[in-house]
Amino acid sequence: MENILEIKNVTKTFKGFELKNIGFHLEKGYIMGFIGPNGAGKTTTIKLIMNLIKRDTGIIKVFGLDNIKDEQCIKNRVGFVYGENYFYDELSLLEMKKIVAPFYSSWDDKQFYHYINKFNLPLNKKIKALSKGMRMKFALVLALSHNAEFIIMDEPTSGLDPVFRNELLGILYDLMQDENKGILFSTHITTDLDKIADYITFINNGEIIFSEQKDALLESYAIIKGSNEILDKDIMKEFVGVKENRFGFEALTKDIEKARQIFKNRVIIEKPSLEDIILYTVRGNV
Ligand SMILES: Nc1ncnc2c1ncn2[C@@H]1O[C@H](COP(=O)(O)OP(=O)(O)OP(=O)(O)O)[C@@H](O)[C@H]1O
Repeated sequence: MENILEIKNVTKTFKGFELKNIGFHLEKGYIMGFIGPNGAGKTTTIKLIMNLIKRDTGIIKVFGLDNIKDEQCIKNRVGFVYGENYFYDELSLLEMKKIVAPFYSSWDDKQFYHYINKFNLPLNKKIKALSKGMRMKFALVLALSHNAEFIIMDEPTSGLDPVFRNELLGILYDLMQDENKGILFSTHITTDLDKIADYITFINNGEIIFSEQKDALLESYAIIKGSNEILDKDIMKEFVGVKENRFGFEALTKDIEKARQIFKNRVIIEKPSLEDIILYTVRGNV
C-alpha cells in the first residue's frame, strides 16, 4: 500500500526540548490518531510536516514527495486544520474564503457552501467575532473545500462542544469512505480515537513510544487486578505501570502470557482502554 505520510529519523532541537529521531508512517485509506501529553512534541511534528519549521535531520515525505522540495504541490493536496488562528481577524468569512480559494487548484465552492450551511456559520460576520469553536469549524470548512487527499489536524476537537465533536468525527469517518484519503489527527481526547482511529501514534517527551494499529495495540496489553500481598519488587518490574491503593493493585502489562503464568488465577485480567495504555505508559507507577 502507498504511504500518504512517511517520517524517518527526524530530529528537531529547541532550547530545553528535543524531538528524538522520530519515525512513523501512514498508509492511504486510514485515520491515524496522534496522541501525547502536553509538550510531548505533537505540534512540533505537525509543523515539521507542513514545513512551518525546519527539521535538523531526517526525511519527511507526503504522497511520496519531499515535504520541502515539493511543498507547494503538497499543500495544494493537504487540508490543514491548526489550533492557532491563522486568519485575518478583520475580514468576514466570505472575504477570507475569497483570499484562500485561489491558492487551491481543486477548490470546490459547492462544497464550501455545503459545509458553511451544515456547520451553521455566519458568512458575513468578521472572523474576530467568532467563538473558538466557530473558528475551528471555519478552518475545517476551508480544509474540506478543496478535495484534500490528506487532512492534518492539530487538536481539532479542542474548543468544540460534544455534539459538534461527534458530528466532526462522523464527517471524518464519511470522508474516509474514499480509500485514497488519509487523516492525521492530534488530540488529547482518547475517546475520539476509540471511535475513529485505525492507527495510534503515541509520542512522549519527544520520542515515539509506539505507532500501531489500534485494535492490535489494545489486544497486546492487559490490565491486571489483584490484592497487594502478591506484589513484590520483581513482579513490579513486569509491569508497564502499577497503581496501588488499600483495596489492591491495578497494573498494565504488555506480556499477558507471562502475567498468566506468574499469577495463575490469583488475579483478574481485563482488556485495557486506550486511556489506560497512555496513562500507565506516561506515569509508570501511578
Ligand atoms: N519555537 C519554539 N521555540 C522553543 N521551544 C519550542 C518552540 N516550539 C515548541 N517548543 C517547545 O517544544 C516542546 C514541544 O511542544 P509542542 O507544541 O510540540 O507540544 P505538543 O505535544 O503539541 O503539546 P500540547 O498538547 O500542549 O499542544 C515544548 O516544550 C515547547 O515549549
